[in-house]
Amino acid sequence: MKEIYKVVDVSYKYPNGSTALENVNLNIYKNEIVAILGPNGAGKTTLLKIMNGLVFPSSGEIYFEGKKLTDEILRNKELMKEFRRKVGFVFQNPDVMLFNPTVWEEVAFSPLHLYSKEKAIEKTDETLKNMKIYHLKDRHPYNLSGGEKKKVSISCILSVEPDVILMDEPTSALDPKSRLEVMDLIRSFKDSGKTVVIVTHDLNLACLADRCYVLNKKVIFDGKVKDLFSLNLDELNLDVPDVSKLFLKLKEMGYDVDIPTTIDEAVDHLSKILPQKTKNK
Ligand SMILES: Nc1ncnc2c1ncn2[C@@H]1O[C@H](COP(=O)(O)OP(=O)(O)OP(=O)(O)O)[C@@H](O)[C@H]1O
Repeated sequence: MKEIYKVVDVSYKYPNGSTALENVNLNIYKNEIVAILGPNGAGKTTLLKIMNGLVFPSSGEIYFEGKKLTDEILRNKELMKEFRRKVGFVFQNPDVMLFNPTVWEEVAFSPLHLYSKEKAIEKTDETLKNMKIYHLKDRHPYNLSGGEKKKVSISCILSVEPDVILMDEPTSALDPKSRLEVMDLIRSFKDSGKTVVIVTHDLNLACLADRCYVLNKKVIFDGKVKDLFSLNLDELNLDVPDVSKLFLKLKEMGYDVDIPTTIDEAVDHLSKILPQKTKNK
C-alpha cells in the first residue's frame, strides 16, 4: 500500500513553551480513512497543521509521499502549489477560511487560481450542488449559520479535488441531518480513492475510519476503532455512542457481548441472542 504520510518522532513546542506533541510516530496509507482522537489539548490540531505544512516540527521528521517536508519545500512556491493541490485542509473553525463576499466566490477562489475560467466555474457549480448549498451561492459567508459555514469550508476544499483531505472536527456545529450528509461524503471520498484524516471527539464519526490513533501529546493507541472499547473512554473524553454505552453496561453485568457502534450492528448482535420471533411481520 502506498504510504502517504510518515511521521517520525515528531515533537512540537509552541513559542510560549507549551508542549503539543511528544515523539509522535504514525503512518497514513493511500485510500485509508484514519481518525485521530484524544481529549482537549492533546495535540490533534497541531498534528494536522504539521501534516498540512502550516507549522514545522520542533524535532523529528514528516514525509509526504516519501518526500521529507523541509523548510525549503515549505518556502518553495511551486512545490507548495503542488502540495496544496494534493492536500486539502478543512479547519475546525470555518471563519478562518472564509473571506470572500459571496459563497460562490469563496468556493471558486482556488479553482480560479488552478484551472481555466470555464473549468473553475463548472467545478464551483458542481461542488455547490453536490454539497446541497447551491441556493446559498449569493449569500455572504459571514452571515451563514455555523453548519452552513462548515459546508462552505468543505466545498472550498472539494472544488479542487485533492487526493488527501485533512479534516479538523468536520461534524462539529452540524445538525443531525447535515452530520449524516458529511459522513456520507467522507465515505464517498474513500470510494473515489481519496485518503482522509479526521480529527474528532465523535466516536460515531470515527467509526467510519479504517484505523484510529488516540493522541495525548504521545500516541497512546493505534488500531481499529472497535478495539478502543478496551480503554478507559471516560478518561479520554470521547463522545461514545449511546448504543455502545448500553452494550458496555451489559458487558459490565457479565453478558458476553461485542460492543457495537451503530444501531444496525446492535440489532445484528441482539438478533443472535434474543429468542426467535414467533411471527414474521
Ligand atoms: N497558538 C498556540 N500557542 C501556544 N500554545 C498553543 C497554541 N495552540 C495550541 N496550543 C497548546 O498546544 C496544546 C495542543 O493544542 P491542540 O490545539 O493541538 O490540541 P487539540 O487536541 O486539537 O485540542 P482540542 O480538542 O481542544 O481542539 C495545548 O496545550 C494548547 O494549549
